[in-house]
Amino acid sequence: MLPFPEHAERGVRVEVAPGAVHLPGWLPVARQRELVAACREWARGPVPMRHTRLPTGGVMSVRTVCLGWHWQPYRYSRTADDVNGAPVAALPDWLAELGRRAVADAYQDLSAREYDPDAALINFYDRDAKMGMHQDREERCPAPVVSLSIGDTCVFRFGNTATRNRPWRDVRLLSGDAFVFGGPSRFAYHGVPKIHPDTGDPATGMRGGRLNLTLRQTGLGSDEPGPG
Ligand SMILES: O=C(O)CCC(=O)C(=O)O
Ligand SMILES: [Fe+2]
Repeated sequence: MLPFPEHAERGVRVEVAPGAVHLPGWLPVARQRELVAACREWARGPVPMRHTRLPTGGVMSVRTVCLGWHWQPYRYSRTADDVNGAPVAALPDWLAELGRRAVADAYQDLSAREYDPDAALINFYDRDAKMGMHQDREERCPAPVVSLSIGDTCVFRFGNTATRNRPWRDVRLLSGDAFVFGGPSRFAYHGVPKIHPDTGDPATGMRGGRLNLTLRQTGLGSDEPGPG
C-alpha cells in the first residue's frame, strides 16, 4: 500500500448534517486504484459478490460482498449463509486504518483512534443500480459509518433519523470521496437513488459503474468464531 494519506484536496470538509461529513476528493487516484484491485479479489471469493436477496423475495440491484462479518437482511454472521455458506474474508488492518483516518479527518479530533470497524460491505452499482432509503441499524454500537466511493458519480440521499421521507439532502459523491456519518446522524436514513453513468475516471481501473466501500463497527463479540 502507498503511505497514507496524500489528500487530493486536503482539508475540504462539508458538514451535511450534525455528525455527517462529506470529504470530497479524499482518496488519491493511486489509492482508489489499489482499492479497486483489492475489491476485484474480494468479489471472487471465498464468498462471491452477489445480489442480496431480500426477505420479501426481491433482490437488490446492487451487488455486494462483505469482509469481517457477512451482512444479510437483517443480521450479521461469520458465514455467508444466504450465498454459499463460506466464512467471510477478514477485514484487513490497512482498511480499518483507512477508516480511522476518514473519521479523524471528518471530526478533526482524536476520538477516531478508537474507531475499530470490523465489517465492510463492498457494493458495486452498475448504471441502473440503486439503493433504497434505509438505516444501518444491525450494529450494536454507535460508532460512525465510513463510506468510500470510486468510479461513477452518484446521488447519495442523506435523510433524517425519524422517517425514510423528507427532509433529506442530495449529495453528489464522486470518485475518491469519503462520507462519514456518526453521532446524531448515525442512524439517519440514506440511499442511492441514481448513478451518473460514464462519469468515473478510467485511471481508477474501473471500466464503468460505481464501487462503494462501507465500513461499520458492529459491536458484536470478538469471541465469536472469526474469519482469521
Ligand atoms: O453506496 C453507498 O454510498 C451507500 C451504501 C449503503 O448505504 C450501505 O451499504 O448500507
Ligand atoms: Fe447504508
